[in-house]
Amino acid sequence: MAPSRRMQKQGPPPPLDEGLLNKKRKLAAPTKGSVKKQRRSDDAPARNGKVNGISRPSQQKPAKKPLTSMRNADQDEEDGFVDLGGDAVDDPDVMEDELDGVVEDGLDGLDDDDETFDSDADDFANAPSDLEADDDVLDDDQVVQKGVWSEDDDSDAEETLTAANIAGLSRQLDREKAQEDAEADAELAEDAMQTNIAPADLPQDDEADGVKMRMLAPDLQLLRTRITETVRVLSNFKELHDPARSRADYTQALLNDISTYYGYSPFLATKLFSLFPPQEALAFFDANETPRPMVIRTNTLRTHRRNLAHALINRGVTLEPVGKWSKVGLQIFESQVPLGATPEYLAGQYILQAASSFLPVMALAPQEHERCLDMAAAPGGKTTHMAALMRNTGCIFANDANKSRAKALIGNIHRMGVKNTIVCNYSALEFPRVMGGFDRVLLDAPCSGTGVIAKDASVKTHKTPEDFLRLPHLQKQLLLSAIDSVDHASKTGGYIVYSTCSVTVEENEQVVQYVLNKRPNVRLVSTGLVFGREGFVKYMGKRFHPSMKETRRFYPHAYNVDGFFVAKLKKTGPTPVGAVRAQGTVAEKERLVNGARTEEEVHGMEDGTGVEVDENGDVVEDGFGGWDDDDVDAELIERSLKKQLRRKGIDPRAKKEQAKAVK
Ligand SMILES: C[S@@+](CC[C@H](N)C(=O)[O-])C[C@H]1O[C@@H](n2cnc3c(N)ncnc32)[C@H](O)[C@@H]1O
Repeated sequence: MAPSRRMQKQGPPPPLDEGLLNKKRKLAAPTKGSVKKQRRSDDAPARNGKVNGISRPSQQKPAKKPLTSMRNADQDEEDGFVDLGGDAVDDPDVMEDELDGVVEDGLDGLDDDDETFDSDADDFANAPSDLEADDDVLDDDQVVQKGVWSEDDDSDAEETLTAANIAGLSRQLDREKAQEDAEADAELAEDAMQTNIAPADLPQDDEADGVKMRMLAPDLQLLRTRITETVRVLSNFKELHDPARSRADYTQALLNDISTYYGYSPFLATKLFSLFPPQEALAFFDANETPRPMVIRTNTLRTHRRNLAHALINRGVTLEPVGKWSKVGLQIFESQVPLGATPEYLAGQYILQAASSFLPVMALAPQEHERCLDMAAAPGGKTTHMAALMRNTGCIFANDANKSRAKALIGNIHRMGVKNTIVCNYSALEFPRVMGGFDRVLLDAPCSGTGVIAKDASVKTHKTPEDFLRLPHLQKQLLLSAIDSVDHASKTGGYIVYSTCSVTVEENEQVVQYVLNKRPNVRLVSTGLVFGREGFVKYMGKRFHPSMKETRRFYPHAYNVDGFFVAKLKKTGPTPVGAVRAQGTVAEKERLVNGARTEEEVHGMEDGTGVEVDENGDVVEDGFGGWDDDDVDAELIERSLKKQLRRKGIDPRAKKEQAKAVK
């Protein structure tokens, strides 16, 4: 067979390691112990002569065929089977499209697997002694067989069975079955009561009940069924709903179930649910339960994607281009080597980077010889991408408020041969006072991380209503700083890209709308990205500028990428006099410059800004989040700081007096 086009380009992959195949065959050989084990589990329900509660009229000697087929399914794990590319073979696109050479090996491998299993079957067939020697297993069965009927039994017994006997026996079996069915139903009902699934129509706010329910393990299967059913009703409410229940009832019950089933706080489940129609919300929550594909970005300062793919394939990596939309991404399906330690990685030929992280830089489209700013740059995935697009010309200022993360940024810059970048460590709120006049600015903002729940499940329970007030506030101030740092008269640029790995409206459209209101000298322009959903122009009764549809939303369930938001702004005129000021309070800046300290703060960080609280000190949730009025900010921040002190057990008034005394 002539080699395919791709194979000619990339060269054939290495031959499959025969040693591994032999090992596999060897491992696949049945052992007495494993046979014993499986026989036991297979026959366990039949020991009393019953399967599924029904007496078996004919307990024959164990058939060999089912044993071997069961072995095929389970034995791999028990015997430590090595899967030689089975996953890749499962995906015909992978094999046929990119890795023609590997396909053949992979398929050969699969054939071998089949043969292995067949030969196992033969081994089984030829090893009755193994089974018969297994006294533990067979003795019981033999007893059972004698106790009921067996083809091997003396035929005298059968002859004595008259038609009447058979009818009587049959009636008895029916009675037994009916009784067992009734018992099984009762057991099921009791199990359901022992879960924390409240009947859909029961109120859940009784505290004692709530605590009791939370202490019991959820019956996930039952929950799933009920979620699916409720979504079905909500999708065709008019026809399917129970007249005694309102849509709000159904929705509330669904939200309770979703937060229990997927493990979200009710608050976050509600927030995320509100972004989609019910059916799609379910797809979103489901997608957050599985990891996104591993992707690497070729560093074009060091190599070409084809050469990199070739090198990695030769190391046993199964990969293919990430999609037509990127010329530098490679999706990894399987690897025999740790991808963070290959010679190619150490030589800076690639970086492990989620596919959706390419998008903000593609939208920014920095040009050669420009002067660019990456405001929140660590650990440098996007900075190094920018440097590659600029072919190491011009100048990038890569800033991050977190000093220790800035070190990782420096590491990546060195490893990837980036030579046009200066690393700095300011709160980005300090820009443009530190420096301004950039051709392009990227603000990949700290955020709540609701787009990357598959990577960081702690988001499900750790994000509070306060986060969705505090973070948007920081994001708005950062975006104003980004706008003010751009040279509107840039000959080649004058662009700002704002991105987050969050899908909430508060952190995205609402932030953009805020800066559109505050800075009439910017407008939204196309991101130039070839996929992604349009941003919301209205949401929960609020309307955004119609140009908001130029922004792009990326969802895990829609594109199998991390959830992301990208907006591109063009600065059309100078920032109004007096508008530029250092954003935030002194305390806020100090904390920001000290930087994020915990893992959680990778997405969002403690910025020292506050949230709106009522006279009881409780957070005021407007259901939408964010402040649009600078004048109230200082007051809100002050109140929030007081609240934080109170939480730490410090009386804010005492603190004030202490401060006065020190002065
Ligand atoms: C989403 S991460 C950036 C990821 C980075 N762009 C990349 O692609 O590798 C957000 C970053 O913002 C930084 N950060 C948070 N608050 C900041 C602030 N006020 N000024 C500058 N950086 C900040 C955090 O330290 C964190 O590294």
